This record gives sequence, C-alpha cells and structure tokens, in this order.
Amino acid sequence: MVAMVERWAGLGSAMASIIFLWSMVQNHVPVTLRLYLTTWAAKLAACFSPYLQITILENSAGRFQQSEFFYAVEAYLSDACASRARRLKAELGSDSSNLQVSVDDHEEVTDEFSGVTLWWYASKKHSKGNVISFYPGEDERRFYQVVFHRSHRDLVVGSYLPFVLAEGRTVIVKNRQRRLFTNCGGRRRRYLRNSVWDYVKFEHPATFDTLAMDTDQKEAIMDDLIAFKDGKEYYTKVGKAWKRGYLLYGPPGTGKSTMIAAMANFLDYDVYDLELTSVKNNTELRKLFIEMTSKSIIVIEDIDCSIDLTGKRRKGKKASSNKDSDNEYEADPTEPQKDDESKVTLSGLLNFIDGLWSASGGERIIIFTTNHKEKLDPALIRRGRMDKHIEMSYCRFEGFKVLAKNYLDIVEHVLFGEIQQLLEETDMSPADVAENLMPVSKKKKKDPNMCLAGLIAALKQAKKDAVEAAAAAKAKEEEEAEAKKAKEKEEPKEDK
Ligand SMILES: Nc1ncnc2c1ncn2[C@@H]1O[C@H](COP(=O)(O)OP(=O)(O)OP(=O)(O)O)[C@@H](O)[C@H]1O
Repeated sequence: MVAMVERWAGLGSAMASIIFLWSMVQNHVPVTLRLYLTTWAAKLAACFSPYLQITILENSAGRFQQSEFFYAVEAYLSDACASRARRLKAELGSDSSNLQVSVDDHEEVTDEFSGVTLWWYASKKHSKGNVISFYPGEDERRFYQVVFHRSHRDLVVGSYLPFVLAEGRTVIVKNRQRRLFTNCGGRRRRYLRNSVWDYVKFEHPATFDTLAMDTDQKEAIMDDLIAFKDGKEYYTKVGKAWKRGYLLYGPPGTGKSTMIAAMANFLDYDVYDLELTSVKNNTELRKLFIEMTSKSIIVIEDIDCSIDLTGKRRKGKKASSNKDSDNEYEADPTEPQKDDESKVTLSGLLNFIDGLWSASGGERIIIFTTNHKEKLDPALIRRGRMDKHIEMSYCRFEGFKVLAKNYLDIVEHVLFGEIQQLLEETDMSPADVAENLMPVSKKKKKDPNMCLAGLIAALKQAKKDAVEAAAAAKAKEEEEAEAKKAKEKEEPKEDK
C-alpha cells in the first residue's frame, strides 16, 4: 500500500513538472498547434488512465427520443446520492407539500455498489461540436457520466447500470408529477426549457366517479382504457403501433374536456394540449409529435375549428367566446395569406396520427373533440384512426345523481322524482345542471332543497323555452311553405 502511495506521489510530481513546462511552452506555440496538442494529450491520457467513463445522453436516437435511461439516472441520483452532493436544486413534487431535492448540473457525486466506488456528474454539451456549454440554449444536450476503475467494467455494465435503471424507474413512479403540456406558451419560456412544449403541473381533479354519464357507457370506456394500457404484448403481436384514438363529440358543456381529465387521471398519463392554430406548418407539427413522451394523451380540441377539411388550415382567432359559434374563425385581414406549404394540412395531420412517427415511443392516446361530428372528414375519424367514438350527451337522471352527490352530498331527495321527469323531457347540459347545483351563497350551500328547487325552476324554464322555440320554428316553416305556395300560384298567371 505504501509503495503504491509512493508511486502515485512520484507520478504527481511528474505531472506537476509537465503542467509547469506546458504553461511555459504554450505562450510560444501557435493556437492551432496548441489545440492539436491538447486533443492528443487528452486522448493519450484516456489511453493510460485506469478509469473508464460511460455517458448517458438526454436524447437518444439522434435527438428524436428522450432517453428513459437518462431520466432513470436522474431520479436514481436524486434519491440515492443527493445527500452527498454540495449543490442541489429543489422543486415541488407531485403534491405541493412534497419537496423534491435533486443533484444540480455540473455537480459530482459518488456512489458505492458492491464495495466499488463510482463517480457521477451531470453536464451539458453543445450539439454542434464538443464544446461544453454552461448556458441554456436550444442546442444543448444534457448528459450524465459515470466514471469507474476499468477492473469493474463487467460489474458496472452487467449489474450496476441495470440496478440504476430499475431503481430510477421506481423513483419516477413514486414521484411522478404529471404535466399538462401546451404549444401555446411563450416562445421564450419554451426556448429556455429547450423544448417546443411548455408545461404546467396537471392538477385537474376529475375522475370517472365524478363524471356525470351513463354507468354502462362509463364502464365500457374504463375497460377499453385498461385493455389499452395493458395491451403492449397484444399490439406487438398484431403488428400495430401502441396507440388508440378517441373521438369525443356532443354539444357544449357535456363534459368532453372533463372526460379527458378523467382519462388522464385514470391512466396516470401526461396530457399534451395541441393547439393546431398555433402550429406554423407540417414540419413544426412533426417536431411537436417527436418531442411527446410515451404514456401521454394528445388532445386536439374542437378539431373542426382547427383544420379546414379541404386540407387547408383556417386562420385567425375564434370569432367569439359564444359556445355556439365556436366553430367559426375570422380571417385576419391584416395578415398576408401564405401558401399551403406554410400551413398544417389535413394530410400532414393524418400522417402523424398513423404514420411511422406516431409509433415511436408507443403508449399514446389521441383524442379529438368536436361539437359537430357531422362536419368532420370521414378520413379523419375512420376506425383505426379514431378507434372509439364517444357521444357526450345531455344530462339525464343517472348523470344528475352523480352531480347531486358531487355538489350536494346527497343520494336521495323528495324532489328527485320531479327532476327525473323534467330531465327526460328537457335537454340540459351537465354543465348547466352543475351550475344550478353550485352554492350562490353560504345559506344555499347548506340547503339542498333550495338548490334542487332552483334546478327545477331552471328545467321548467328550459322546457318552456324549448316548446316556444319549437313552436316558433314550426310557424316559420309553415309561413315559408305558404309563401312558396302563393308564389307558385302567381307564376303560371305571369307566364300567361
Ligand atoms: N359529464 C359531466 N360530468 C361532470 N361535470 C360536467 C360534465 N359535463 C360538464 N361538466 C361540468 O361543466 C363544466 C364544463 O364542462 P366541459 O368543459 O368538460 O364541457 P365540454 O363538453 O368540453 O364543453 P365544450 O364543448 O364547450 O368545450 C366542467 O367544468 C364540469 O364542471
């Protein structure tokens, strides 16, 4: 042991002499030659070094996929080694009271495995060349490196790294903080995060229990989701990409967005809210798809408003916040019209839904929502693309009972009979029913009688309005028929 120490001390003084000489020489050597010598010195040092290093990049497959191994390492180090690091970063965990502390970038930490010491460190690399950059930018790739003695190579590759992967996965599941991604966030924020997506924590509380819907329909959807989630082997066996499409259609306020949140909570998936009107062209769309992770739900709301079914994207903003006019877009007259190559097209969208890109990563659900199913191109919603079409409809008694439990904590009431009768005769959305069950004052909150009486009044009013609207429509129809008849009578006279 002493001899070994002496040998290392000798080596240390030799190194000190070399460094001293090098500092003297480099002032008199041209820059190009200096770079050349530095590169060779690094290569030489690597050859003689008794240590090996393994790099784990954040992006694998040429940047197209985020590496699961990288995130497993990140989670493992945070959990197992963070206590030994000097510089840490802290973030809020899955519930806001849960603080997650992890190792900061450019920090080195040690780990022990079967009596062997390993050194980990995190850094960033510039994609164009070998320059290590310490500033956030679009072309930076994060990576972890583990350094160990070459005699432990088999142990590290065969046992340690698989151990890190398994432990990291467990930590990820434990700390999983689901995210709601959007492509509408500020460009600057996305740039700083080095991603085309911006995100916030996904916190929607909806579940299938709180969803007002026919019980059988609800159970069928949950069964379908479970079959999908557990279906990896099945999809591989039949040679299909592991993805599933759902079309949610129905009038405004019937719970399409709520259903998406319930699905995400049920499956424990992230949600990507894709706003097509903010996507410049098919190339940008491809980039967005590539950067989505697996175990995610991709949502395109009001699909009939985003894509012109002749294949061209509509431009401009929503004309009004009025639900009934949600499908209308006004062209911006100040903006010059661009040619088709600079737009997202229907065929571009279809390519990414069922093209090769959609298969990378797997375990993805794609959901379209619309208030007007009949306006959609059959190609867009055919089975295989949108595998399941789910109608979200007006509130009936079964749905109402769920809302009464959610909002008033009651499962029975003397007024339920009258409400059931009215709900069968009137089309009212669950959103409107829920609105009537919401407390408007402290007093009303304590009194379900008042809420239910208010709902009965609203249902009666809605029924009356519907009868009047139907009578007015009928009268108009009759008037038009009369006018047509009168015109037909007059026309032969004129001919004479
Ligand atoms: N089926 C439902 N079950 C429980 N709550 C519902 C349901 N439908 C609507 N709601 C309530 O109404 C609100 C609006 O519903 P939601 O946004 O899900 O409707 P939507 O069908 O997506 O509407 P739009 O077509 O206008 O986007 C929700 O926040 C929720 O509180």
